[in-house]
Amino acid sequence: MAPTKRKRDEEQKDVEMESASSASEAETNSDEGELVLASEDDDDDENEFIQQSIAKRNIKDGAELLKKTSTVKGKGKAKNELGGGSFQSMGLHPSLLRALTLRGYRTPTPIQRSSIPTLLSNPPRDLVGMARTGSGKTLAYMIPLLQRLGGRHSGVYGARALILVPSRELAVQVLKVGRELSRGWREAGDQEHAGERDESGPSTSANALRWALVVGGEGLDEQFETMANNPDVIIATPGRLLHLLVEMSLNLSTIQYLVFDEADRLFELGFSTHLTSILEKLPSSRQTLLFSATLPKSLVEFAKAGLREPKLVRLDSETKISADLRMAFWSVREGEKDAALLCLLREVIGVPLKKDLEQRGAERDKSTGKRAKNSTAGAGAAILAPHQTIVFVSTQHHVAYISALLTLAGYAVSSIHGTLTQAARTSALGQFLDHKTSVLVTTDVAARGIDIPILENVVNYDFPVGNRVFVHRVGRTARMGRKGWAWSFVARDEVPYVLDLQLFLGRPLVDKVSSLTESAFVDSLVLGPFPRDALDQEMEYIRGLDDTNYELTTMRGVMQRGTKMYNRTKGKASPVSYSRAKEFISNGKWGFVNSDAVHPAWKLRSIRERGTPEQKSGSTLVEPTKTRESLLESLARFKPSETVFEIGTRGKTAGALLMKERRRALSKAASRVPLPLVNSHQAAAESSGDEGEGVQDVEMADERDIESAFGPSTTMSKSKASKRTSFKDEDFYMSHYQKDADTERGYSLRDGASFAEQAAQATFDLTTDVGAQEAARRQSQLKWDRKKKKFVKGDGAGADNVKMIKTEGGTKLPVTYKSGRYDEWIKGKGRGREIRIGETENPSATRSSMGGKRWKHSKVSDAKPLDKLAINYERKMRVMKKQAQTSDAQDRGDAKGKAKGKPGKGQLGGRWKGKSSQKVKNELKTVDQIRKQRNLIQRRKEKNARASRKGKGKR
Ligand SMILES: Nc1ncnc2c1ncn2[C@@H]1O[C@H](COP(=O)(O)OP(=O)(O)OP(=O)(O)O)[C@@H](O)[C@H]1O
Repeated sequence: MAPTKRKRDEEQKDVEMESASSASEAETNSDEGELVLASEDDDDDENEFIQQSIAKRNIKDGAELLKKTSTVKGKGKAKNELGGGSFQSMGLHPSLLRALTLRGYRTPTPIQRSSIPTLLSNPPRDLVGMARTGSGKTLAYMIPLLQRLGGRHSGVYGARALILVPSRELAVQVLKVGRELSRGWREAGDQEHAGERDESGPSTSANALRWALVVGGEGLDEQFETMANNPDVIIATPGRLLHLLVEMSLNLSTIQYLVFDEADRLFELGFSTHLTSILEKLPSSRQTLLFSATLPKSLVEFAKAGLREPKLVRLDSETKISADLRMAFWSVREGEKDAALLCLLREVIGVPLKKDLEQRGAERDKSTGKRAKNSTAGAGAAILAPHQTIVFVSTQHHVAYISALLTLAGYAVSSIHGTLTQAARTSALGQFLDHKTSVLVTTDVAARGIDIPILENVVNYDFPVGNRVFVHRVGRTARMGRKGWAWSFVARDEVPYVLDLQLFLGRPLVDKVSSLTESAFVDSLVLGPFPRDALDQEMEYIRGLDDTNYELTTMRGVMQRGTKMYNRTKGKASPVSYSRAKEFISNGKWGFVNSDAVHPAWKLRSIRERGTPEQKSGSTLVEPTKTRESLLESLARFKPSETVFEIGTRGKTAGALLMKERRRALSKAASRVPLPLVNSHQAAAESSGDEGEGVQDVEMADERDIESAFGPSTTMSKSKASKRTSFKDEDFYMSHYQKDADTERGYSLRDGASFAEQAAQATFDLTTDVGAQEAARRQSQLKWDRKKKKFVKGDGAGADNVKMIKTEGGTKLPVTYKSGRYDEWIKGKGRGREIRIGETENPSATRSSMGGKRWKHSKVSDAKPLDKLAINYERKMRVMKKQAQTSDAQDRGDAKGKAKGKPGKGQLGGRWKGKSSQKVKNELKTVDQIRKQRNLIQRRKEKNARASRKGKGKR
């Protein structure tokens, strides 16, 4: 096919793809529909480019640049900042450009460069955007959103944009980014010059874009208020939005711009009920965007989002994780993970203790003469930055135990899990971001999207289930061109997940590195143990803590039981990884005793701290350690020559005699038949003398492994492929396997399992901090399905064809359930009726027109005089007199009460909202009232002498 024709054909494709956009490529290949394949060189360029552009974020410089560009027009503009492919060349509103520059965003990152022009094209185009964690995806959809909405509030009722995110923390973060950028927006023609005005607020608050944050954990009343205030952009988590949709009968038909941030997480089965119900309410003419760092190529899984001819912008699909990320995998026994964590924090990362932080903070305060509010805050980012650590665990019980342990060990700790209140979650994250704490222990609620600019360490205490989760967890570090470390503990049961990850990343799993430099931990997955003595010391330390802190032991017990339940219900690795893991473990490649007995990262730290390897090898301390290690190794390899039947019996019992007989028979058979080579691969390696030379691979993602797992067309390098003596010519052979099958499988929402399995396990894929026991019970429970007329298995959602949602309290309710709280709220506010979409706001009635204050009636006018000729004139006069007397007495009483210092308002006999409290109608009916009402209904029924219609009149 001629290249031009092929290009045309591709342009006509429904889904367009754009891969690899190094700076120059993005400029030249910005034509939609062009399929560009990423080479390794491109990836390097791209990484460099991301780093450079992100490192340029400097707010001070931004303000200066803005001043310069506004005074010296067109002169001295840096190519990337003002030339092609820059924000300036995207036709953005001057206010938006100004906000970007002021906040230090000078050069668009590749994902922004590829997405923004498409999103702003006319007619609007749907888009699916995938780029590595920390590559600037939030701005990639926020900039077009602000441009499309004109950055100003619309006076017509109805929200225009909806951003759906999977977690509350992420929602708050997105809101912050949006608010920052829309601040100070002014119409063209407004006469202020850039840099002249204070950025603290928009030009007029009435015109400022209104944002609504609709997340669980916040009070419903506040959210009713926010929604009634006619927001332009709604940032929401699906559960709470659906709740409001039903409760307020919200009309979302005005939404023009819909964003799914962390789309793959949103579309996992846990949220599907919510999303389907929300999507039903959105207009089909909307522009839909999906963004995430881990998206499969296949859009089938997102078909439910209702995308129309979307453009697929997929960057970094080859690199997956940041090139600045160093990784270390530690083989640890499940029961020793807590000791291993202490060892890691103390010996490898070197996290300062709380008291050290306080001391350093105090020293700093002394030298600067200022006093920080918080004692640890004084230490500041500079001291904490290289040591701040997020620890990811699997359940909320782990969070409780690990936090308690680390606090007892003297660290400043914050913790987050799903069942904490929103206020507690926000405060914990805030403390960590402000460098008041050095360790954040969390479940996967903080795994996605949270931007902590200078975080350097991520610890996977429990190995993540699924490659996507790994990518997101480790994506919290090595952002914005900074270096970062991901430390992962690998228990015996977790080896299959590591082998899955190895195939997904296409990097070898090794136990040695060629050179002890940090970069050696980038290209390979290095697995090794902690030194035994260091672990033993920590175990001893924890035992000491146990003696004085009983609750720690209890918490550990709860955590261990939780782990058991969690393991039973968590997702599975691919079947082939289980068989590989078996072989891997039996070959002694996992465990605390192996050839070298210590992880290279441990040595790396020792070198950093104590000197070069040469200096170290001269030390006399090395010898005893070696002797100890070889002793431990021989102990581990020890196999007793007797069976349990023979121990101590000296061959006299029947069992011992039988064993003797069996052994004799077996040795005869063994001598007749030469034993086959158990592992030909290993034998070949041994005979060729490979072992011990240079880098020794524990387990390579070699051709054979990969083929056995995913077919022949995966991550083989070209040189290897050319050496093959296969009949297949790689250029022409069409495999029935997808080329990047392992990657796609890793990104797939169904990772590692069949659809049915995944469906059964979906609740546990990420939201693992929900009580595992409860969920397991729900899974196995049988429910009667009225329509199918039989018992069905499952947690109730979908049974009887009733869609269920989870409320704040965790109870499941039908999607259509309306509690009536909104109606009550409307009544309480004295609003006549609900707001109707499409109506124009009454400027005098809006909150913002009063500068944010609510307008209240304060005028009091006399009632009309009574008509003397009216029939009930006498009676009315009597009542009025009586009322006047009581209120006079009331006022006197009030004055007395106040004089004595008693508050009169809201009290019995006092005044409430300007009325005598006796006149406030009690909304609760008394027993007599209810009885009276029932009797009345009964009498009416009897009078009519006919049966009531079904359901009516029942109380
Ligand atoms: N054009 C830019 N120039 C400089 N810095 C930028 C630019 N765009 C984004 N950033 C910064 O990069 C950091 C990461 O951005 P963001 O949180 O949007 O990444 P992300 O791709 O959404 O990550 P994740 O997948 O983890 O959610 C932020 O601190 C942001 O301020």
